Amino acid sequence: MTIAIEKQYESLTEEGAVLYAKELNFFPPDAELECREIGDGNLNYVFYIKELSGDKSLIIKQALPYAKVVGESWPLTLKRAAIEANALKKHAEFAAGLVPTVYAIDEVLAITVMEDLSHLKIAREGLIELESYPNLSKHIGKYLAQTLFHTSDFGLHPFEKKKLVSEFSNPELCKITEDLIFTDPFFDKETNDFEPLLREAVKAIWNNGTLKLEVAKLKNSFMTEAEALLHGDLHTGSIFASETETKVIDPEFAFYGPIGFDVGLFLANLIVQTVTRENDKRVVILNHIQQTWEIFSSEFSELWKTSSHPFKDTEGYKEYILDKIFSDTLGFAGCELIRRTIGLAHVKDLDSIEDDNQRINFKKQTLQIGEALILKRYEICSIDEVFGLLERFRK
Ligand SMILES: Nc1ncnc2c1ncn2[C@@H]1O[C@H](COP(=O)(O)OP(=O)(O)O)[C@@H](O)[C@H]1O
Ligand SMILES: CSC[C@H]1O[C@H](OP(=O)(O)O)[C@H](O)[C@@H]1O
Repeated sequence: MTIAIEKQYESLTEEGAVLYAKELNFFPPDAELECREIGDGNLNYVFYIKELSGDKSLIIKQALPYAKVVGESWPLTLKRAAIEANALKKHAEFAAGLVPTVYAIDEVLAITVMEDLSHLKIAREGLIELESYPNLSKHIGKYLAQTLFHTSDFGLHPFEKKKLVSEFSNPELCKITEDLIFTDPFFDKETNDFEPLLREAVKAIWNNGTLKLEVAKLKNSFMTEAEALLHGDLHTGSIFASETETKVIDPEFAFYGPIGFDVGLFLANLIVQTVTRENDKRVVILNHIQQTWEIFSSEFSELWKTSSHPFKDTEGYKEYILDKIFSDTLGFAGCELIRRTIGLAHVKDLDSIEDDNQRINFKKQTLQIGEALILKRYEICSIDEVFGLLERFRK
């Protein structure tokens, strides 16, 4: 009689991660390995593994059956690990060099083994330290255009696209976004987290029916418009960068949603930097905002020429689509700004400012800018007009 022993999920320790790495045949068989758990995100373990006498290294990322930031009281599907790994692979087909290489996927242990990017820095950290990333917006504009066009109905046969829509169904992670970005910050919910000095500003948001109606419309777009395979959480903490390289990590929130969501989240996180920086250090960020949209829209327009979509040459259709993406982008950016200021998951750019007056002033600005972007998203027609809006709220 043979007894089949099924492999079962267990969370790795650093020792376990080393044993796992040895099985991969990635390192020489006799290599001594060092391992550190370096995860600083809200959800997962990330193990860095390197040979002691040699240069080879890799990353083992493991999903936990709950959200790390809250604990076991917030259970969360392990399937997100495979979604993330498969999204990295799918996006690599169109944006090669802008995402880490996936070496292996283990669905039972919810593990992704991938390229180590430790020679780069998380863009949020670097931007806070005023480091210069001259290629950041060029690369992200390209990443956005390539991944979003090629997974949309403009880049795919409808059968192929709908197959991907079902493969990347990600309801639990979408629910987090639906709650934390589109719902909780606009109501008196216990997940919210804000400083007492912001209470009046926050109450004004909760009582603003016009704003809530527009947020409800944006939430509806997020939940119903399966336009392209999104990264789903494209903030500057999900981007590794150097002067020459850019790599997008962490697409565990990937799903089919509205294109403007990815563009909007990235721009919102740059807008936070325009708020916290002094005048002479802001220009570079404004240029990144301009360049992201310019590269995204021009590369998307170039790709449009290759489309087999029956209405591709119908006058005004491409412009209609790009205008829709632009207004969606502004609205989603507004929601991201508000949730990063008063919701559950904050950003270091704002929270690390020690001076109380300055920090509160900046947070009031991100709330005002967020609200204006949501309400005026159909009136604003260019990035220059976005800059006008940023100036209006600058104190
Ligand atoms: N491929 C990688 N190479 C090097 N470090 C990485 C890599 N992926 C993640 N990390 C490190 O782990 C941290 C958390 O990773 P992330 O994917 O954002 O996790 P989470 O899903 O928990 O947010 C990153 O901020 C980074 O420091
Ligand atoms: C409880 S999840 C909160 C927040 O965390 C995610 O970000 P990350 O995985 O990059 O830390 C995502 O933005 C969620 O909204």
